[in-house]
Amino acid sequence: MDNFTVAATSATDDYEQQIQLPLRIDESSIKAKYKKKKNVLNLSATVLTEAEGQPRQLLDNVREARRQFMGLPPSPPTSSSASSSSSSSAPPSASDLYEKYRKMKDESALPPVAAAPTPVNPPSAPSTKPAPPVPTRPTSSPAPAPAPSTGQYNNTKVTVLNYPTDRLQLISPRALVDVVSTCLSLAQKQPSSNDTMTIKSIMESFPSKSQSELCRQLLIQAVKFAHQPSPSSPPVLPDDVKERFVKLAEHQMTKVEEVLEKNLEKSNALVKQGQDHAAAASSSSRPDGSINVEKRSTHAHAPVFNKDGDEDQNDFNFASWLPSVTLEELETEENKPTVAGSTKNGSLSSVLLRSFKGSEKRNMKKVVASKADKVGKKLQKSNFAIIDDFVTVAKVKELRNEIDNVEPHFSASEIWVGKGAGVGAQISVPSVRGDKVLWMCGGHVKNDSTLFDSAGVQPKGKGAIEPCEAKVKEKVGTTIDKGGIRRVSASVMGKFGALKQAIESLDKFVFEELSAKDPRLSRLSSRSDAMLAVYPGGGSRFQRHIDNTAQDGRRLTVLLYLNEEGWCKEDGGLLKVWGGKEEEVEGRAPVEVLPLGGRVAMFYSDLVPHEVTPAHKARYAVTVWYYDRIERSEAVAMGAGTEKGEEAGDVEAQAEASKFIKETLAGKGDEEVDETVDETELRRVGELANGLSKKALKIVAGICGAPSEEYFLEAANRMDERSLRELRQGLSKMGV
Ligand SMILES: O=C(O)CCC(=O)C(=O)O
Ligand SMILES: [Fe+2]
Repeated sequence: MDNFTVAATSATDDYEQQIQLPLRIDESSIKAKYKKKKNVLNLSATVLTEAEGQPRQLLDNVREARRQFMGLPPSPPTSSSASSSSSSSAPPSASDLYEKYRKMKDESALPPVAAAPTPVNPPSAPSTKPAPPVPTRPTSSPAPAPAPSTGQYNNTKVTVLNYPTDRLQLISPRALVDVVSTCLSLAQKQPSSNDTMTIKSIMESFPSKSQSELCRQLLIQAVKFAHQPSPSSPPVLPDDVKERFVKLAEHQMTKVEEVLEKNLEKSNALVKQGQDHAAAASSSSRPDGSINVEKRSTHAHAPVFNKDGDEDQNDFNFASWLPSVTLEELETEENKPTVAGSTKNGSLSSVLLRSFKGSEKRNMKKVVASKADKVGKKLQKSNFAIIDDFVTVAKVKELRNEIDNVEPHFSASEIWVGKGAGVGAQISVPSVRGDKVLWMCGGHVKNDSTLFDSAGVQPKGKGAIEPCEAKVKEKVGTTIDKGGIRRVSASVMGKFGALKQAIESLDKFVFEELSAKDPRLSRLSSRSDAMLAVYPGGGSRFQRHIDNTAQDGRRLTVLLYLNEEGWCKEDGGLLKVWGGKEEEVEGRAPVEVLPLGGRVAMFYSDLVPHEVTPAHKARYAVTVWYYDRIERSEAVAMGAGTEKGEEAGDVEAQAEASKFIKETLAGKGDEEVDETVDETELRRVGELANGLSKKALKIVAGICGAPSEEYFLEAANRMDERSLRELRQGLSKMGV
């Protein structure tokens, strides 16, 4: 096992949350409110004053750091930046950044950041939980460095600095400079076994998954170079990798500048307002000038999802670096992640379910094992694998018949919108994920599906497959009238024989054959319910994502496509997979997979970014997720549920929050258009917000990035036109 370290700081500065607060406070309404409630003004004034000075300073710092990073000589430190270096509450000064960078570069030393965490001896499992948030307004004494945790990251011992991930979500030039420096120094130095690899925390310092993914690849490359045996000369980071770092850094910093510039003006106006009001309210201010608002939430208002998902909206165009290839373009047999699923005795699915006798039995065993072997190898090589013709065209038709019968009961899929696991809501956001789904339970090897899937009451009858939802179950098998056009014969309705077989054969293949061929799958022991999904066409899509980012136990995603023959590229709905071996940047070009009927696509649920490109025709699939026994049992034991599930479980509050957002805060979807807002709308926001239940209010406040529920309520009641527009634009960027 390799055992080495990279250390880098990933601290993010607090001010970015402050200056991006979407809720502008309207002066006249403050005054009006002040008449009623004295401390409101105090609250507003302190909120505003808090932002004072920081954006300007930050902007200067970023500019300076950038100049210096790009090799230009540092400007003499200004008094403000020089003084900031001694204060734990101020943003880092440019000269601090540059000093650090220069030192690291010159000495080829690992960055001494976060006191180059002393590795702890590996606990039994890596801790991936973020540490509890530190207060956003630093106190006079610096926060203690969070304890690192150590575990495995592929074959490498990894120590993860437990910086609260919430704080790492926003752009941090400092973190970026550190990352780049780390990589550069790594490439020049053989890391020692005492060093600490913090890939995870470095990745988390990027605001979008595509950036962090790129960074991860670059880090891996840097590490790889550092590990090349090079007796005579030190390993050199190749120019193109360096160039990518520089581009990434440039881009990130430009972005920071843009944001800051935009906000600076706004902040200045706010500060001025704040000062005016603070002066007017001095009698009601607290004597020590302390802040009487709640500590700012560490939850940034940007939901994780959309930043990860939308390449078009994404500020960093990953695709332009790594253009897609089609399966067909992966020329050699070895390169192609595809294995034929047909045998001379029929499709793999049917062979798996049939019983053979004598020598035929032995032969078929061999055939199946050899297929599994191939699939296992493809998976290990590419992180994903395709089995073509796993079921026959005729079976696809049967499956579609069964599915068509229940299609009226499909409902819009939902995604988790909000920052982190604890704050947000499960809502339908068609621009991010446009499929409709129906969960089917039954046939479980073990029934422990309680976290993310529907886990309905398992149907009676061994291995039966039924809709999980009782309401749907009742209707299936009685009358389903598709728009009054077609009635389905009672003998077919409510029976899912073909689906049951298809899932059984997948289970057999995965549990009994494949799991023995791939170490990553050796502990598969159960699976989720089956998800029937249709992308109804009209551009419906699922933006780039990784299925399991919360260690919920899912290890292998298996999809069986159920489309009629002749699906072509023009129909859209391609599965784009960022496969490839972990360490190989080159292998990470996305591969486009047509959703051909009978084809199975599988990939590691926890590693593989993928997306469904806009579908122009109805596109059908059934998906099952296979669980890693240990990760799953840990997730169940910890109740992955208590974070996300706690909120997710509260269906009513979520529906309420979702309704509120749709009725008041969701724009008409076009970011570019300055939508007009009238008085009635403004009043309505307040009225409806006042009527929200406590739980729904918490969800809404979390999504909007308000520091507290109370703050959101205040703001909702004092919403002015511009604030609402901004808020809507912000939400529409999230895909809401
Ligand atoms: O249908 C597909 O090809 C992929 C769908 C997907 O990514 C998902 O449901 O998580
Ligand atoms: Fe997915």
